[in-house]
Amino acid sequence: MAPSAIEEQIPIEKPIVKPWSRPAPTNEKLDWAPLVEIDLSRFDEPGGKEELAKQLYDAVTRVGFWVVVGHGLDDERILRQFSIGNAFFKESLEEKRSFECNFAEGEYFGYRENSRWIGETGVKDNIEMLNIPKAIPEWDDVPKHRIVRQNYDEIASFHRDLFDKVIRKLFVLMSIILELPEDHLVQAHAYDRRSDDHLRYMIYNTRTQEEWDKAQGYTKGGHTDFGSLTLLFSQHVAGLQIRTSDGEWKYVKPVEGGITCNIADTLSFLTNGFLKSTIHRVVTPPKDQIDIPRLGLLYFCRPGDDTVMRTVPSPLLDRLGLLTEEDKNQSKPAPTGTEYVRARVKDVHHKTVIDRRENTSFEFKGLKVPNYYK
Ligand SMILES: O=C(O)CCC(=O)C(=O)O
Ligand SMILES: [Fe+2]
Repeated sequence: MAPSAIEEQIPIEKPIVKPWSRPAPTNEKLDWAPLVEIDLSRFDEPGGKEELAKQLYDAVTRVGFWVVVGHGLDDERILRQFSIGNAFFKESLEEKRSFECNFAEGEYFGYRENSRWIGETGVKDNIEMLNIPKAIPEWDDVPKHRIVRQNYDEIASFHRDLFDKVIRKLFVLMSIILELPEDHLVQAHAYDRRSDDHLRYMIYNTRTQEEWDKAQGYTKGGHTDFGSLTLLFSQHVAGLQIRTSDGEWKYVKPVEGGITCNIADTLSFLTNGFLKSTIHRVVTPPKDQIDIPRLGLLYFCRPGDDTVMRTVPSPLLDRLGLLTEEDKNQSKPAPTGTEYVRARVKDVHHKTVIDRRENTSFEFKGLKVPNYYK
């Protein structure tokens, strides 16, 4: 008898995604930042967008951070994403290294290992992350880790829904504030066009108090984000602080069912500093949480290949004197969103030792940001 043409199917072991749940909040009394809550369930009501835009004005122009509620993404789906992230970080180093961020080219998709030294401290960075691009045909060739492959439908629909239910609406509100056509900033960040947007699973692995002290004694890592908008899903390990306009550091409190949002550098460039990219950092967790790994779920929205880093034609910015003649003529040579962001990612991350960089700044084709904040 001829050998069977049907090859024996060897089952590929599927890593089990164990349900992850949020740890208990800290009992410590921390100095929390008062952040406005924007209820997106009101977006489609008559006059709802205009009312929400008014509520958002101070947050986007002065504070830089706010919280979105009523977004319509079920917590069950959010917890599934945290769980997939948690399962990813438990994979073997070999599997995690199967697709690493290509920092030499400023490419942030893939795995970032916690392998860099912090100055001369003898302590290493404790952050690992996995950045997953938008679910669009242009990124079909970007490799996927096996846990991403195995759960891709779920990840892709979460990615898209997050853009549609939250980011798109926030850009509409900001366009209303800027007196631009409602879809202006959505088009500048369109989901179906190439950009380095990514969903991020992130973990701050635990450290001893002594290691935290050494690392934070070297640099507390105050920074602004590189792209346009960052979304941060609630988890309960405290540590994120923002620097207020008075120069004080205040903690960001997780809001039940809320998503913390912040403006980042390219949105500030697109509005000549009108939208405020706020300085923030992550410090040692409180004593009652120091032994809990700090798992994070974030989304980073970037302007894409077609979006040139020139001030948007906003009547409000014009009245405020923030729209230059060069911007109006569209003659000023300027990099695209992707060019800028990749140059920034390369500058910050293409290194084996994290340096302190006091009093230095990053400049690329006329766009400039400080590198270091105390
Ligand atoms: O983990 C956090 O709370 C914020 C992380 C952050 O600032 C960043 O990844 O840019
Ligand atoms: Fe950040």
